[in-house]
Amino acid sequence: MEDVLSVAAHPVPSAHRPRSWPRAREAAREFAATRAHGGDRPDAARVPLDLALGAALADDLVSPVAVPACDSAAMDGYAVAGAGPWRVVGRALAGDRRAVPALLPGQALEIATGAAVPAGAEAVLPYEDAGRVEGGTVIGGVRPGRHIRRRGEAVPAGATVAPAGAVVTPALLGLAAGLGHDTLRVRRPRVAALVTGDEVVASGRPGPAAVRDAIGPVLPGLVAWAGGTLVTRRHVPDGLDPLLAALRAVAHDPGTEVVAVCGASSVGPADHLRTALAELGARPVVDGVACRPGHPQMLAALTGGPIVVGLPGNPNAALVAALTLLVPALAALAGRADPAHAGRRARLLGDVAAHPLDTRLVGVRVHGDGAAPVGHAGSATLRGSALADALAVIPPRAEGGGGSAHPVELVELPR
Ligand SMILES: Nc1nc2c(c(=O)[nH]1)N[C@H]1C(S)=C(S)[C@@H](COP(=O)(O)OP(=O)(O)OC[C@H]3O[C@@H](n4cnc5c(N)ncnc54)[C@H](O)[C@@H]3O)O[C@H]1N2
Ligand code: MOO
Repeated sequence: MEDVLSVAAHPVPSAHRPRSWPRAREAAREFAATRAHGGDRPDAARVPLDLALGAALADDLVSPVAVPACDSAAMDGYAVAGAGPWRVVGRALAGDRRAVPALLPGQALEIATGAAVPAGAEAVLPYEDAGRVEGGTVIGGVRPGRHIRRRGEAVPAGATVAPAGAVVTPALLGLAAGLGHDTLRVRRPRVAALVTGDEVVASGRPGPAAVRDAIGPVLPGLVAWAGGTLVTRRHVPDGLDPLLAALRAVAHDPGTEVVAVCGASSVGPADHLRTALAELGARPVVDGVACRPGHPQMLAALTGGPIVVGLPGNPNAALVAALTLLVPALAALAGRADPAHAGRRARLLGDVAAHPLDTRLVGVRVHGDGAAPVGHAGSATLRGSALADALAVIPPRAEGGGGSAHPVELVELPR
């Protein structure tokens, strides 16, 4: 805590107009996208499949092989050549490496799903459709080509099966493995968090002089959901020098692409973020956003260093700011879609007063095409957001926000 009796003047912000909320999140995304395409960012990492889950593909996923690798049976039954009845000449199972001689007209090969279909076979006759005749002969009706998976039918060799930027889901991992990949090159931007404030403690019950850190615990999951990875979370005491030292230290790690600073974003005597960034020569990109909560949030870039996102100290304001600036920036760096702004809309099922000039973001539960406000939308508590499915975007009154006549945009919450 700084000496309450020292009344040294601290910088009072100039009366600048904050960005509108929609413009702010676009600016964050656009700025990060220009970095994503710049040449001097950390390399994407090549990782074993198990470690790629949730990351974004750095390259198009291309198949080095044809799948299936050869014409193969899609059903258990008989591969048949020519018109029936067919004499059964042998049996083939999936994975058989023995060379199977070509079938001659009137011959059949008992075959398992996935086994290679021999040359000469025109179709596979499933067991269910086959009649057995004495002396190892089968009969039945077939159409040419039926129940044969042709080589490369699912995936031709050289085909692109997923674009760079696709999120590695469990299904995508299975697809990649099925094509013979053991590793993938993925992007997962590294994020460092600096949690400021002498009063902020990392464990135990809060009291009159201690505030339990409620933002730090939000960040690992939120960052991972946006496609990044939180690599450090450091507590920084109040004061310009500790903040400068902490920013210099994280900026020194060339792998860190984003720094989230929690607190110190406002104009109080212990709020040094803007001064520190000015001292480091950072370029401001977004300096304040016309939204409630979250208006002191900011995004700046250190020359040759990471993007710095300033999250207000009030926890719900920090969450809103993270969804406005941090998530769009991270998603752009990862080259993937922004999970917070998916374009979902709903009709408000209750009255929410619009702010005269700022966009409001309020927690809602979504039922079908309706969204019911959950309350507790203030900046100092996560009580509303913790119970909400999404945040409803209430445009400023000056822009017609506040009625329930029109569906409103929803911002997704990290899960
Ligand atoms: N004169 C003005 N004062 C304030 C303004 C303003 O425009 N003019 N804006 C208010 C708004 S809005 C917000 S939000 C806060 C932002 O404050 P800071 O980012 O500078 O954060 P602090 O001052 O450090 O803390 C504010 C509040 O939040 C608590 N806090 C801080 N960190 C955490 C944490 N990790 N977990 C839980 N709670 C935290 C802190 O104890 C304070 O109570 O500024 C307003 N003031
Ligand atoms: O960012 Mo503050 O939380 O708008 O009240």
